[in-house]
Amino acid sequence: MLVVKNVTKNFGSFCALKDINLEFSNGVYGLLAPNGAGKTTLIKMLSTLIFPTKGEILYNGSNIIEMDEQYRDLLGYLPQDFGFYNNYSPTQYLLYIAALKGIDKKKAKDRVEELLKLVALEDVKGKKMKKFSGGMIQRVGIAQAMLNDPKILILDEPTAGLDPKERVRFRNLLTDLARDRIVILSTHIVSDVESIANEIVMIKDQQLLYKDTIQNICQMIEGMVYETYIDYPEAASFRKQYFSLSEKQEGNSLKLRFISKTSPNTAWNSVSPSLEDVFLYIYQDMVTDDVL
Ligand SMILES: Nc1ncnc2c1ncn2[C@@H]1O[C@H](COP(=O)(O)OP(=O)(O)OP(=O)(O)O)[C@@H](O)[C@H]1O
Repeated sequence: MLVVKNVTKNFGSFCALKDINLEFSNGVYGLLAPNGAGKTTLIKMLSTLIFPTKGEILYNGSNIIEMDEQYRDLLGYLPQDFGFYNNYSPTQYLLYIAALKGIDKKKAKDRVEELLKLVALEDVKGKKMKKFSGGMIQRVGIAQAMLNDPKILILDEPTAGLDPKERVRFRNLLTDLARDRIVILSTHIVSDVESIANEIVMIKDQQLLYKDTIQNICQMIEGMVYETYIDYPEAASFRKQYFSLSEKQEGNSLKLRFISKTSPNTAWNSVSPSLEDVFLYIYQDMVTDDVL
Protein backbone atom coordinates (compact mmCIF):
# COMPACT_ATOMS: atom_id res chain seq x y z
CA MET A 1 0.00 0.00 0.00
CA LEU A 2 1.23 3.45 -0.97
CA VAL A 3 0.13 6.26 1.32
CA VAL A 4 0.46 10.00 0.76
CA LYS A 5 0.23 11.59 4.21
CA ASN A 6 -0.42 15.30 4.69
CA VAL A 7 1.78 16.21 1.75
CA THR A 8 2.37 19.84 0.80
CA LYS A 9 4.70 20.97 -1.99
CA ASN A 10 5.90 24.54 -2.29
CA PHE A 11 8.09 25.95 -5.03
CA GLY A 12 9.57 28.98 -3.27
CA SER A 13 6.57 30.96 -2.09
CA PHE A 14 4.23 29.22 -4.57
CA CYS A 15 2.15 26.38 -3.15
CA ALA A 16 1.55 23.70 -5.83
CA LEU A 17 -0.12 21.11 -3.58
CA LYS A 18 -1.55 21.50 -0.11
CA ASP A 19 -2.12 18.85 2.55
CA ILE A 20 -2.79 15.92 0.22
CA ASN A 21 -3.86 12.57 1.70
CA LEU A 22 -4.20 9.50 -0.53
CA GLU A 23 -4.03 5.72 -0.34
CA PHE A 24 -3.31 3.39 -3.25
CA SER A 25 -3.58 -0.40 -3.40
CA ASN A 26 -3.48 -2.62 -6.53
CA GLY A 27 -5.55 -1.31 -9.44
CA VAL A 28 -5.68 1.61 -11.85
CA TYR A 29 -5.94 5.14 -10.46
CA GLY A 30 -6.72 8.01 -12.79
CA LEU A 31 -5.20 11.29 -11.68
CA LEU A 32 -7.50 13.59 -13.59
CA ALA A 33 -7.19 17.38 -13.68
CA PRO A 34 -6.56 20.16 -16.19
CA ASN A 35 -2.99 21.14 -16.99
CA GLY A 36 -1.33 23.09 -14.24
CA ALA A 37 -3.40 21.57 -11.42
CA GLY A 38 -0.42 19.75 -9.92
CA LYS A 39 -0.54 16.25 -11.42
CA THR A 40 3.10 16.21 -12.47
CA THR A 41 4.17 17.61 -9.09
CA LEU A 42 2.38 14.76 -7.31
CA ILE A 43 3.76 12.16 -9.71
CA LYS A 44 7.30 13.44 -9.32
CA MET A 45 6.96 13.17 -5.54
CA LEU A 46 5.62 9.61 -5.87
CA SER A 47 8.66 8.85 -8.04
CA THR A 48 11.09 10.52 -5.57
CA LEU A 49 12.25 12.99 -8.23
CA ILE A 50 11.21 15.84 -5.94
CA PHE A 51 10.44 15.79 -2.25
CA PRO A 52 7.45 17.01 -0.25
CA THR A 53 7.91 20.30 1.58
CA LYS A 54 5.75 18.88 4.36
CA GLY A 55 4.31 15.44 5.05
CA GLU A 56 5.54 12.06 3.84
CA ILE A 57 4.88 9.25 1.39
CA LEU A 58 4.94 5.71 2.78
CA TYR A 59 5.17 2.35 1.05
CA ASN A 60 4.00 -0.46 3.32
CA GLY A 61 4.72 1.83 6.25
CA SER A 62 8.23 2.97 5.24
CA ASN A 63 9.09 6.46 4.05
CA ILE A 64 9.90 6.20 0.33
CA ILE A 65 12.75 8.72 0.59
CA GLU A 66 14.43 6.63 3.28
CA MET A 67 13.77 3.44 1.28
CA ASP A 68 15.81 5.08 -1.49
CA GLU A 69 17.05 2.41 -3.93
CA GLN A 70 14.80 -0.22 -2.40
CA TYR A 71 11.82 1.94 -3.38
CA ARG A 72 13.13 2.64 -6.87
CA ASP A 73 13.43 -1.13 -7.37
CA LEU A 74 9.68 -1.28 -6.85
CA LEU A 75 8.94 1.65 -9.12
CA GLY A 76 8.31 1.93 -12.84
CA TYR A 77 7.98 5.45 -14.23
CA LEU A 78 7.06 6.81 -17.63
CA PRO A 79 7.63 10.57 -17.72
CA GLN A 80 5.68 12.98 -19.93
CA ASP A 81 8.53 13.23 -22.42
CA PHE A 82 10.47 10.06 -22.20
CA GLY A 83 13.85 10.22 -23.89
CA PHE A 84 14.34 7.50 -26.46
CA TYR A 85 16.89 7.17 -29.20
CA ASN A 86 15.67 7.41 -32.77
CA ASN A 87 18.36 5.21 -34.17
CA TYR A 88 17.86 2.44 -31.63
CA SER A 89 15.52 -0.49 -32.09
CA PRO A 90 13.21 -1.32 -29.16
CA THR A 91 15.43 -4.28 -28.29
CA GLN A 92 18.62 -2.16 -28.26
CA TYR A 93 16.94 0.60 -26.30
CA LEU A 94 15.44 -1.72 -23.67
CA LEU A 95 18.72 -3.60 -23.21
CA TYR A 96 20.47 -0.26 -22.77
CA ILE A 97 17.98 0.87 -20.09
CA ALA A 98 18.20 -2.53 -18.41
CA ALA A 99 21.99 -2.12 -18.23
CA LEU A 100 21.56 1.35 -16.69
CA LYS A 101 19.23 -0.19 -14.12
CA GLY A 102 21.87 -2.77 -13.30
CA ILE A 103 19.86 -5.76 -14.47
CA ASP A 104 21.96 -8.84 -15.18
CA LYS A 105 22.63 -9.30 -18.94
CA LYS A 106 21.08 -12.73 -19.37
CA LYS A 107 18.08 -11.80 -17.24
CA ALA A 108 17.67 -8.56 -19.21
CA LYS A 109 17.60 -10.39 -22.54
CA ASP A 110 14.79 -12.67 -21.42
CA ARG A 111 12.88 -9.84 -19.80
CA VAL A 112 13.13 -7.62 -22.90
CA GLU A 113 11.77 -10.45 -25.08
CA GLU A 114 8.92 -11.00 -22.62
CA LEU A 115 8.06 -7.30 -22.50
CA LEU A 116 8.18 -6.81 -26.26
CA LYS A 117 5.59 -9.57 -26.49
CA LEU A 118 3.50 -7.97 -23.75
CA VAL A 119 3.37 -4.58 -25.49
CA ALA A 120 2.87 -6.20 -28.91
CA LEU A 121 6.09 -4.92 -30.48
CA GLU A 122 7.64 -8.29 -31.16
CA ASP A 123 7.31 -7.92 -34.92
CA VAL A 124 9.18 -4.62 -35.00
CA LYS A 125 11.66 -5.27 -32.20
CA GLY A 126 14.65 -4.87 -34.53
CA LYS A 127 13.34 -1.82 -36.41
CA LYS A 128 14.65 1.68 -35.72
CA MET A 129 12.25 3.65 -33.58
CA LYS A 130 12.39 6.75 -35.77
CA LYS A 131 9.69 5.21 -37.97
CA PHE A 132 7.39 4.36 -35.07
CA SER A 133 3.97 5.93 -34.42
CA GLY A 134 3.27 7.75 -31.13
CA GLY A 135 1.45 4.69 -29.83
CA MET A 136 4.35 2.39 -30.59
CA ILE A 137 6.78 4.73 -28.85
CA GLN A 138 4.54 4.88 -25.80
CA ARG A 139 4.47 1.09 -25.70
CA VAL A 140 8.28 1.09 -25.72
CA GLY A 141 7.96 3.57 -22.84
CA ILE A 142 5.71 1.22 -20.89
CA ALA A 143 8.11 -1.63 -21.56
CA GLN A 144 11.06 0.34 -20.14
CA ALA A 145 8.98 1.24 -17.07
CA MET A 146 8.15 -2.46 -16.64
CA LEU A 147 11.72 -3.77 -16.89
CA ASN A 148 12.03 -4.34 -13.15
CA ASP A 149 8.47 -5.76 -12.87
CA PRO A 150 7.49 -2.81 -10.64
CA LYS A 151 4.87 -3.01 -7.91
CA ILE A 152 4.08 0.65 -8.60
CA LEU A 153 3.76 1.85 -12.19
CA ILE A 154 3.43 5.60 -12.67
CA LEU A 155 2.59 7.11 -16.04
CA ASP A 156 2.50 10.86 -16.68
CA GLU A 157 0.08 11.77 -19.50
CA PRO A 158 0.88 8.56 -21.37
CA THR A 159 -1.75 8.88 -24.08
CA ALA A 160 -0.69 12.28 -25.42
CA GLY A 161 -0.32 12.00 -29.18
CA LEU A 162 -1.99 8.62 -29.52
CA ASP A 163 -4.74 7.98 -32.05
CA PRO A 164 -8.07 6.51 -30.80
CA LYS A 165 -7.15 2.93 -31.70
CA GLU A 166 -3.80 3.22 -29.93
CA ARG A 167 -5.55 4.63 -26.88
CA VAL A 168 -7.82 1.59 -26.64
CA ARG A 169 -4.87 -0.78 -26.94
CA PHE A 170 -3.00 1.19 -24.31
CA ARG A 171 -5.94 1.10 -21.91
CA ASN A 172 -6.28 -2.67 -22.28
CA LEU A 173 -2.59 -3.11 -21.57
CA LEU A 174 -2.85 -1.04 -18.38
CA THR A 175 -5.86 -3.00 -17.14
CA ASP A 176 -3.84 -6.19 -17.57
CA LEU A 177 -0.84 -4.76 -15.74
CA ALA A 178 -2.93 -3.46 -12.84
CA ARG A 179 -4.03 -6.91 -11.73
CA ASP A 180 -1.04 -7.24 -9.44
CA ARG A 181 0.32 -3.75 -9.06
CA ILE A 182 -0.57 -0.12 -8.41
CA VAL A 183 -0.96 1.78 -11.68
CA ILE A 184 -1.24 5.56 -11.41
CA LEU A 185 -2.02 7.37 -14.60
CA SER A 186 -2.19 11.13 -14.93
CA THR A 187 -4.26 12.70 -17.67
CA HIS A 188 -6.45 15.65 -18.54
CA ILE A 189 -8.48 13.49 -20.93
CA VAL A 190 -11.55 11.99 -19.29
CA SER A 191 -11.96 9.10 -21.74
CA ASP A 192 -8.45 7.86 -20.95
CA VAL A 193 -9.47 6.82 -17.46
CA GLU A 194 -13.25 6.52 -17.67
CA SER A 195 -13.30 2.87 -18.68
CA ILE A 196 -10.29 1.54 -16.78
CA ALA A 197 -9.77 3.41 -13.52
CA ASN A 198 -10.88 1.75 -10.31
CA GLU A 199 -10.71 5.17 -8.72
CA ILE A 200 -10.33 8.74 -9.88
CA VAL A 201 -8.25 11.32 -8.06
CA MET A 202 -9.16 14.95 -8.73
CA ILE A 203 -7.16 17.95 -7.53
CA LYS A 204 -8.38 21.52 -7.52
CA ASP A 205 -7.02 24.68 -5.95
CA GLN A 206 -3.93 22.75 -4.78
CA GLN A 207 -6.10 20.40 -2.74
CA LEU A 208 -7.53 16.92 -3.10
CA LEU A 209 -11.11 17.25 -4.26
CA TYR A 210 -12.11 13.62 -4.79
CA LYS A 211 -10.62 10.17 -4.58
CA ASP A 212 -13.45 7.85 -5.33
CA THR A 213 -15.05 5.49 -7.82
CA ILE A 214 -16.47 7.03 -10.98
CA GLN A 215 -19.94 6.04 -9.83
CA ASN A 216 -19.62 7.92 -6.55
CA ILE A 217 -18.03 10.95 -8.18
CA CYS A 218 -20.87 11.13 -10.70
CA GLN A 219 -23.34 11.07 -7.82
CA MET A 220 -22.13 14.50 -6.77
CA ILE A 221 -24.19 16.03 -9.58
CA GLU A 222 -26.95 13.42 -9.74
CA GLY A 223 -30.29 15.10 -10.52
CA MET A 224 -28.62 18.21 -11.89
CA VAL A 225 -27.87 17.15 -15.48
CA TYR A 226 -30.49 17.62 -18.18
CA GLU A 227 -30.90 17.59 -21.91
CA THR A 228 -33.32 19.73 -23.88
CA TYR A 229 -33.91 21.20 -27.32
CA ILE A 230 -34.06 24.95 -27.74
CA ASP A 231 -34.32 27.33 -30.67
CA TYR A 232 -31.13 29.07 -31.68
CA PRO A 233 -32.21 32.60 -30.66
CA GLU A 234 -32.72 31.39 -27.08
CA ALA A 235 -29.24 29.87 -26.85
CA ALA A 236 -27.35 32.89 -25.55
CA SER A 237 -29.72 33.59 -22.67
CA PHE A 238 -29.95 29.87 -21.85
CA ARG A 239 -26.18 29.63 -21.57
CA LYS A 240 -26.17 32.60 -19.21
CA GLN A 241 -28.68 30.91 -16.95
CA TYR A 242 -27.37 27.34 -16.95
CA PHE A 243 -23.97 25.73 -17.27
CA SER A 244 -23.77 24.20 -20.74
CA LEU A 245 -21.90 20.86 -20.91
CA SER A 246 -22.32 20.11 -24.60
CA GLU A 247 -24.27 21.36 -27.57
CA LYS A 248 -25.26 19.71 -30.79
CA GLN A 249 -27.23 20.93 -33.75
CA GLU A 250 -30.23 18.72 -34.54
CA GLY A 251 -32.48 19.97 -37.36
CA ASN A 252 -33.40 23.57 -36.63
CA SER A 253 -32.85 23.18 -32.92
CA LEU A 254 -29.94 23.01 -30.58
CA LYS A 255 -29.66 19.99 -28.32
CA LEU A 256 -28.15 21.11 -25.05
CA ARG A 257 -26.77 19.10 -22.19
CA PHE A 258 -26.50 21.30 -19.14
CA ILE A 259 -26.49 21.62 -15.39
CA SER A 260 -29.29 23.20 -13.42
CA LYS A 261 -29.65 23.35 -9.69
CA THR A 262 -33.20 24.65 -9.88
CA SER A 263 -36.30 22.49 -10.38
CA PRO A 264 -36.67 21.34 -13.96
CA ASN A 265 -38.84 22.63 -16.71
CA THR A 266 -41.19 20.00 -18.20
CA ALA A 267 -39.33 20.16 -21.51
CA TRP A 268 -36.11 18.98 -19.88
CA ASN A 269 -34.99 15.35 -19.72
CA SER A 270 -33.09 14.37 -16.65
CA VAL A 271 -30.02 12.30 -17.62
CA SER A 272 -27.40 10.36 -15.70
CA PRO A 273 -24.22 12.34 -15.11
CA SER A 274 -21.01 11.15 -16.76
CA LEU A 275 -17.47 11.67 -15.48
CA GLU A 276 -16.97 14.22 -18.23
CA ASP A 277 -19.97 16.21 -16.96
CA VAL A 278 -18.41 16.31 -13.49
CA PHE A 279 -15.02 17.26 -14.91
CA LEU A 280 -16.44 20.14 -16.94
CA TYR A 281 -18.52 21.36 -14.04
CA ILE A 282 -15.75 21.14 -11.44
CA TYR A 283 -13.10 22.74 -13.60
CA GLN A 284 -15.33 25.20 -15.43
CA ASP A 285 -12.99 28.07 -14.67
CA MET A 286 -9.90 26.10 -15.72
CA VAL A 287 -10.64 23.92 -18.77
CA THR A 288 -10.05 25.14 -22.26
CA ASP A 289 -11.35 23.71 -25.51
CA ASP A 290 -8.21 21.68 -26.16
CA VAL A 291 -9.04 19.46 -23.20
CA LEU A 292 -11.96 17.86 -25.04
N1 LIG B 1 9.85 23.79 -10.42
C1 LIG B 1 8.80 24.59 -10.32
N2 LIG B 1 8.95 25.87 -9.90
C2 LIG B 1 7.90 26.69 -9.78
N3 LIG B 1 6.62 26.34 -10.06
C3 LIG B 1 6.40 25.09 -10.49
C4 LIG B 1 7.47 24.15 -10.65
N4 LIG B 1 6.94 22.98 -11.09
C5 LIG B 1 5.61 23.19 -11.20
N5 LIG B 1 5.27 24.45 -10.84
C6 LIG B 1 3.93 25.03 -10.81
O1 LIG B 1 3.09 24.17 -10.04
C7 LIG B 1 1.80 24.07 -10.63
C8 LIG B 1 1.49 22.63 -10.90
O2 LIG B 1 2.34 22.17 -11.95
P1 LIG B 1 2.29 20.69 -12.51
O3 LIG B 1 3.31 20.56 -13.58
O4 LIG B 1 2.34 19.74 -11.39
O5 LIG B 1 0.83 20.65 -13.15
P2 LIG B 1 0.15 19.52 -14.02
O6 LIG B 1 -1.24 19.37 -13.52
O7 LIG B 1 0.97 18.30 -14.02
O8 LIG B 1 0.15 20.13 -15.45
P3 LIG B 1 0.94 19.60 -16.72
O9 LIG B 1 0.15 18.44 -17.18
O10 LIG B 1 0.89 20.77 -17.63
O11 LIG B 1 2.32 19.25 -16.27
C9 LIG B 1 1.83 24.93 -11.88
O12 LIG B 1 1.25 26.18 -11.59
C10 LIG B 1 3.29 25.08 -12.20
O13 LIG B 1 3.56 26.29 -12.85
